[in-house]
Amino acid sequence: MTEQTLEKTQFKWAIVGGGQMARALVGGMIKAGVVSASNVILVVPSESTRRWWDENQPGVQHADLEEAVQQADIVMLAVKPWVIPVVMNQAGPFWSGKLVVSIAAGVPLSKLCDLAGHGRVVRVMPNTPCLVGSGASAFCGGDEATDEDRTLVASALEAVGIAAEIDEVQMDAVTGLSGSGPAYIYILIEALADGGVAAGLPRDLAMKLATQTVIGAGEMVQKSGMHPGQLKDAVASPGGTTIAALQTLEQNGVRAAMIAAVKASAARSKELA
Ligand SMILES: NC(=O)C1=CN([C@@H]2O[C@H](COP(=O)(O)OP(=O)(O)OC[C@H]3O[C@@H](n4cnc5c(N)ncnc54)[C@H](OP(=O)(O)O)[C@@H]3O)[C@@H](O)[C@H]2O)C=CC1
Ligand SMILES: O=C(O)[C@@H]1CCC=N1
Repeated sequence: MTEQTLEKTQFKWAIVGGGQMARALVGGMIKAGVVSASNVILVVPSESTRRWWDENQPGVQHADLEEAVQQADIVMLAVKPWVIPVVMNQAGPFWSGKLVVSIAAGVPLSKLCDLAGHGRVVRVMPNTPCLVGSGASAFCGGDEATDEDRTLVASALEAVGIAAEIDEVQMDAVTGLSGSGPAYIYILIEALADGGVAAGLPRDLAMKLATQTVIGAGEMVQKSGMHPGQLKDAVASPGGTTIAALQTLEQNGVRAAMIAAVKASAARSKELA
């Protein structure tokens, strides 16, 4: 572990909300050594969620909101977008001096800064593969977020995947693509496996092949530097099986469906603002 990482592990992070995304992001950060479980102070209302954290991330602390915000250096808001004003108003006097990191979809920096009473805020759109170190995140900083704050958030996100600093106007599009995107790919994997079963494969083998095919294709795009269209052409032999399948996909509007899905999620993100 580098000296810089060691320093980072000394920050106290309050995590407000302990649901799916907090489990993935904070779980990934703990696994990567960006933060130690004992420096995580969790704020969640339900006993069942507290128990989940104790069982899966032993060592995390629990506190009520005001106490957690006061003790923390960095406060990550991982509640639903409409709960953001509730918690930020509730801890009203304690935001001063804290780096606030929000992962809520649709909630703009202007609103977050307004609620915090300062501009030392970073808005992040992560995704759940952060849990396994393969996240795709984007972030943008408020007007009082320092270079050090941005670097700290970027390196926390980079420890669990890739991270890009963007202009806030791009945040809805990022939400539509990589924020919501894992769900599109999960139904694709499920559907591929269903296809395999329909064609006669046992379910577990079909699922294994479908999953590895998606991972392998993604890695090919990432590592070959080739355009996906070129890689697609290399699979489709003239008069062969793949081109027959591709024709069916085009007839069923798969490309249009994917584009529409990303746009629908981005539009919903804009609406949440
Ligand atoms: N899920 C995803 O893939 C992604 C989600 N996000 C964003 O992350 C945020 C959280 O989403 P997600 O994790 O999916 O949602 P979940 O519903 O899984 O988690 C929400 C959490 O908020 C907690 N909570 C509710 N009210 C309060 C409160 N007043 N004080 C403290 N905690 C509270 C809940 O507690 P309890 O468990 O006790 O009920 C729960 O742990 C959202 O803003 C979403 O837009 C961003 C990117 C991807
Ligand atoms: O569905 C949602 O609203 C959240 C934001 C991006 C992914 N999940």
